[in-house]
Amino acid sequence: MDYFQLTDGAMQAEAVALERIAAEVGTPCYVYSAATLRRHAQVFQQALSGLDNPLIAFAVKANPNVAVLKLLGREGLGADVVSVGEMRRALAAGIPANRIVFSGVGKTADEMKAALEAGILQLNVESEPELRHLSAVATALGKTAEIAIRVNPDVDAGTHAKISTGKAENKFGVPLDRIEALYAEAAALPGIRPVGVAAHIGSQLLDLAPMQAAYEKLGALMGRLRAAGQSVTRVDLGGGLGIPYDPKLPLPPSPAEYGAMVSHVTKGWGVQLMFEPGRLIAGNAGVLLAQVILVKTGAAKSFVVLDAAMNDLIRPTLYGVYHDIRAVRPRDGEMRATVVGPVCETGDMFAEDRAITPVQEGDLICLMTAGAYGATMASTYNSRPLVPEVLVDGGHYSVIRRRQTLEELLELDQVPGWL
Ligand SMILES: Cc1ncc(COP(=O)(O)O)c(C=O)c1O
Ligand SMILES: N[C@@H](CCCC[NH3+])C(=O)O
Repeated sequence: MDYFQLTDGAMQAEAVALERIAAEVGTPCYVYSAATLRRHAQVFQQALSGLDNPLIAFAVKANPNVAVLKLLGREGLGADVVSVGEMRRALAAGIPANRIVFSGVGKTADEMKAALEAGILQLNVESEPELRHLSAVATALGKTAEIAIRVNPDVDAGTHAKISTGKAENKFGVPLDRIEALYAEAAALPGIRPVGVAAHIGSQLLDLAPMQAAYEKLGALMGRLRAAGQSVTRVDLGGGLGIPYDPKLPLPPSPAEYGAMVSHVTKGWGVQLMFEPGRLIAGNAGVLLAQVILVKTGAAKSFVVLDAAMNDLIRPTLYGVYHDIRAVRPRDGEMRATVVGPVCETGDMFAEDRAITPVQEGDLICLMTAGAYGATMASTYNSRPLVPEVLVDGGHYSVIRRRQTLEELLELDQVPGWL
């Protein structure tokens, strides 16, 4: 899992590319590396190559840009979607419907209908009422929905509380002790064919043990379902494998270690395994390129004010997490700085009192590991237009999402006549 390289020898070329992009596209902008996206997809495929026909469905929420999805679809990946918007993006990118799985705790009837009409592979059902709604929608359409039931295995993934999804108190999935009854109900309902079970216990997991514990629970459950006469042909193991954000910290488990654990735990299951990695594929394939507007000396601290802000990359303030900050052309030495954006919130902060290489007005910097949950979580807070996304491929770059104009931003407001 390489970083999007910025400092090694070959990187001089990439620095030039980033300078050119800044000059021609403007900052802030997201920049993705096509080569890194491809390499991450291939590394994960390689890690699972011992399995029988696994389906790797990229978690579209991590990076829904259609060009990125197209690239990953060409690498053979499917898509894990959680809204009709994400499904439409995956289909627009040419990902075949039979490689798309629809997850989420609150699918609307319209979304179920769209998924069934598109003929996607599977819907992951997360509750009893959802199963009954889906049966009604499918029956009205004269279709049969292939479903997996998402299990809440009550395992602590040991990750940030806001992105932990597999504990009993989380909203996701169905408690383990209710799955057998629900599976039997599904098998008897019109318009529904249960094909398996699913679990996803959280994101940015840095330890394989909780995943292994969840998978072992799924294995035992599968045995009980089969003993009760049910057919189980697919098991969806979700995503969640963590990636390096801070180069000073130990590396997370590698895809190869993850693959070895999965092979060990699922030996003899006799099912098609599905995976939903998001961050692992896209996170370190992208940076947020920004420019230093000014360096300001406060009473207690020095502030580096960027043209990027929390509305462009919300992860640092939302989760209090670390993103590495690197100058495109690093200067010698070190400065301590609090790196902030121009938004009117004290929480609009990318790093607090951090040692970075010295920067001056006009310098270009990269907020690293921004390819996943970056652009996709952006907002227009403070009426800041959404920033562009750029894909570098070989010696070329393409703008794969143009900058939103102020006119477009304002156009959304409908001013009623009475004003
Ligand atoms: C159901 C589901 N699948 C896959 C993912 C992708 O997770 P990650 O990006 O951590 O691989 C998520 C997000 O946590 C999710 O909720
Ligand atoms: N948005 C989160 C990840 C959520 C994963 C979705 N279940 C992040 O930036 O880390």
